[in-house]
Amino acid sequence: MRVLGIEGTAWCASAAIHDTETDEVFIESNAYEPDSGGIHPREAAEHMSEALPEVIDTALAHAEDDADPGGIDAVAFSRGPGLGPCLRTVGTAARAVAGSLSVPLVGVNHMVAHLEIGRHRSGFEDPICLNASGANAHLLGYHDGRYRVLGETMDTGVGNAIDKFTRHVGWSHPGGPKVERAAADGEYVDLPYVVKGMDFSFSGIMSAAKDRYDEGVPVEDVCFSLQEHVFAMLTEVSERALSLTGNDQLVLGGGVGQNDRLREMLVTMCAQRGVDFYAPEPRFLRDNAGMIAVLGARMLAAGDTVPIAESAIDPNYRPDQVPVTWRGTPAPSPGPTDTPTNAESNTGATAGLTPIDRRGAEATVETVADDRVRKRRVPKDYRHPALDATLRRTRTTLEARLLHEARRAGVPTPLVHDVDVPNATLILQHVGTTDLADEITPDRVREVGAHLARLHRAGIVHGDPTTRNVRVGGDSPLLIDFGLGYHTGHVEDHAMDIHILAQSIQGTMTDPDPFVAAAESGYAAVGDADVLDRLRTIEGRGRYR
Ligand SMILES: C[C@@H](O)[C@H](NC(=O)OP(=O)(O)OC[C@H]1O[C@@H](n2cnc3c(N)ncnc32)[C@H](O)[C@@H]1O)C(=O)O
Ligand SMILES: Nc1ncnc2c1ncn2[C@@H]1O[C@H](COP(=O)(O)OP(=O)(O)OP(=O)(O)O)[C@@H](O)[C@H]1O
Ligand SMILES: [Fe+2]
Repeated sequence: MRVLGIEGTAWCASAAIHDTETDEVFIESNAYEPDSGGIHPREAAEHMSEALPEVIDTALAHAEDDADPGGIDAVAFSRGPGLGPCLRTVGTAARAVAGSLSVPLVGVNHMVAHLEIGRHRSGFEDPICLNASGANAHLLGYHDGRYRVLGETMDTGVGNAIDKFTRHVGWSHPGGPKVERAAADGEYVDLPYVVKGMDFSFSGIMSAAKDRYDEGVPVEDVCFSLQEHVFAMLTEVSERALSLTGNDQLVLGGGVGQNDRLREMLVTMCAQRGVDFYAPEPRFLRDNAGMIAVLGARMLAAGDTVPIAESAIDPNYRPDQVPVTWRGTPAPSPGPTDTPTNAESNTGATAGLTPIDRRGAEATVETVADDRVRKRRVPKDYRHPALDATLRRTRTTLEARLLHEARRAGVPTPLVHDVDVPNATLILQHVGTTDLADEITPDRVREVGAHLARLHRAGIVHGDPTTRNVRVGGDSPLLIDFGLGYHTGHVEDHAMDIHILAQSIQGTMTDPDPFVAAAESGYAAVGDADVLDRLRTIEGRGRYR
């Protein structure tokens, strides 16, 4: 089977032929390079109109040259997300070619294509995907017929954030490769570091980077530190997603994935965690029609074609909207990687308390006495040592303080018996019998919603209230792991806490709605209505900018 793929969501006019017999992927691309500034939607669309016919002709000619000339079985095209004027040009071209060859049309989600190309090339069964592209940044995991968004940028895409900084210093588009080159001669300076559960944001770090540059910090140092912070954030949230879902494979997608330092960090994190990692070669990372043709072929084989009359493009097409028709019955979930490993060999637990020996995303937690656990934030080899030391120290201090303050606000948490900041270690009361994720009920989630509202009333956010950061088995669920918490009275920060809880439920459960509704009703019973209103705004934000 041979599929013609057509791509043109923003800057790259591209056509490809995927031959499923040989697995060969022929790609022909023509990049739009703005004279000044960033991508102008109108100019980009003009580029598509000019360049697409040529790249499509070249791809079709390649198919003609083959042993079996002319045999194209379908035309797959990027249906979204992307710039509307560009997508319309791509859609028109795809319909015209499909019509003239009398073959079916396949409408491909560009973001899912960035993920599936890594899955296809690696042969991984069920990976988490970090997509690090220009207009997007998110973590996807497959669950029950859909790709779920486990975490994503709360403002701009990662490439666009970097490109905005390079525009500020007067460098031409695209900025990512220039930052990578300049970083080779740079030294570390402190910048903001913002992760919220598995979500993250770039606006603070980007304005700080511009300020440092304006203050006279050498541009090489700013570039080096930008990479160290931004890519450590992406690596950290990837590890959090692996820990939450229990998956043991990670693939990378998107144009920023061409960056050596990002790939190095992901390789190091996965090796330290014992997880398989795969990054496709650069021609499949940056925008390209090869990934559209490859996913198009899988969709075609599943009968997932679209009639011309229904083939409208969608500039805001989210990956979690796509019914995943081409994956068979999912492999049984491997189970969380942080389940006890040597429970039996551990002694000293009192009746009712199972000894613990776990590795979360950040820390190891082990039973050290009848009713005590030691939580140690282990050094992360992927992070710059200065950033690593700062994060482990500040999170340990914050966690100890906020656990205490939360309890005073009426929210059950473990007692803190000892704090050793230089070693990033806490001795905590052993609480609960299992994580909420393992024994989730709507009633328990409702109580967690109410606990979050109590925290917020006391001016605290948890920062990472996933279903693995709640312990159950006693009277009321207990909140643990306050390392990403902080003091704030902002409605937006409070709404983010509920968003993170909801995302962890939606990312891992087959029928999440009753649980999410329970979380909100628990919150509503104690907290401010404003917060739930803001939650709707957060959920409704189109983040493809
Ligand atoms: C919707 C679609 O149009 C969009 N595509 C896109 O953003 O192009 P992509 O090829 O995936 O990524 C381009 C980005 O990738 C960055 N980039 C390229 N090489 C880089 C490098 N060596 N280091 C860092 N960033 C790099 C560029 O600066 C640019 O921001 C997307 O996937 O979000
Ligand atoms: N006080 C405690 N009592 C009982 N179990 C605990 C306690 N603290 C942690 N655990 C167990 O250890 C696991 C990891 O702990 P924790 O979430 O604090 O670490 P982490 O590395 O920050 O995790 P992540 O960042 O992945 O959420 C928890 O999911 C829980 O099962
Ligand atoms: Fe892309």
